[in-house]
Amino acid sequence: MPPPSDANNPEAEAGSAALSIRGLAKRFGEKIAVDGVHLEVPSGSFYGLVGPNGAGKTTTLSMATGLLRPDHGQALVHGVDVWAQPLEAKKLMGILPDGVRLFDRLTGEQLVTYAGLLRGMDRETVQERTGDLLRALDLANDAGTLVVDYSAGMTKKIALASALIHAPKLLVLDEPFESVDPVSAANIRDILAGYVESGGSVIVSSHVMDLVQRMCDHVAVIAAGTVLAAGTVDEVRGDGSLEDRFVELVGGRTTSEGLSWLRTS
Ligand SMILES: Nc1ncnc2c1ncn2[C@@H]1O[C@H](COP(=O)(O)OP(=O)(O)OP(=O)(O)O)[C@@H](O)[C@H]1O
Repeated sequence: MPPPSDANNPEAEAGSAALSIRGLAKRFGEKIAVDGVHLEVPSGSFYGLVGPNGAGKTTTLSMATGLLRPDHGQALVHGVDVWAQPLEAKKLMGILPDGVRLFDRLTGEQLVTYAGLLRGMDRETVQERTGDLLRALDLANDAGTLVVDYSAGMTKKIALASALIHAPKLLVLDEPFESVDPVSAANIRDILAGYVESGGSVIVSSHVMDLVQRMCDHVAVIAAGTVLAAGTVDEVRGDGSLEDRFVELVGGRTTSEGLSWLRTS
């Protein structure tokens, strides 16, 4: 006999999933951006989300984190419905959205402090953790600089610090390495690896296949708003590299024949 369905108890059903995305869909006018995406991010996993430009990664992550209302579907964080119980769900998450609009007239230190206080943390802990995060992300010397004067990579790092301050159970990071220099990227990778080792879960979108292959244990490939493949990195890549598998799944390689005018000699 099949086990009884537990539709009324999402916590039990979501089981060990840190993030459970069930049939999320979003349309912008005529454009179907996300077309019923299902993903299970196991608790304690480092999950990569990859796909070509316009695949629907940001739209999916925005719906899964309570930033963009889905047309259909559901997202559960450790069994808590993001749209039905937003306050409880958001306590469990640290979010680095793409194209972040930060309160950039604050200094870096003020911004991270503000993020901690907003989460209801006591001032002493916030101060301690802010110092730790600024040092770990190599921003200590720029703690007093206004965020509006930060470079793109520094802005990404201060937004990441703001996402980490309350030690969430799940981190949702949309392209955290974009614009970040290689040393800072390696530091961020270490922080995230340590976080996962200690029981946290991460879902990260990226265009860098090599990075995802080395850093993540699970990956999903999405294109045109649907999941093409998902599983452990080894399952998805098979015998080849993740990059080869990505190109095979997604296709779309073009030649530069139509650009003969660009040749200078
Ligand atoms: N606010 C919006 N209004 C209209 N169309 C949108 C909006 N946001 C996203 N789209 C469209 O939805 C599709 C998916 O966009 P999305 O930003 O989710 O892709 P992505 O996978 O994150 O892309 P990239 O890798 O380039 O960041 C694209 O065709 C995009 O043009």
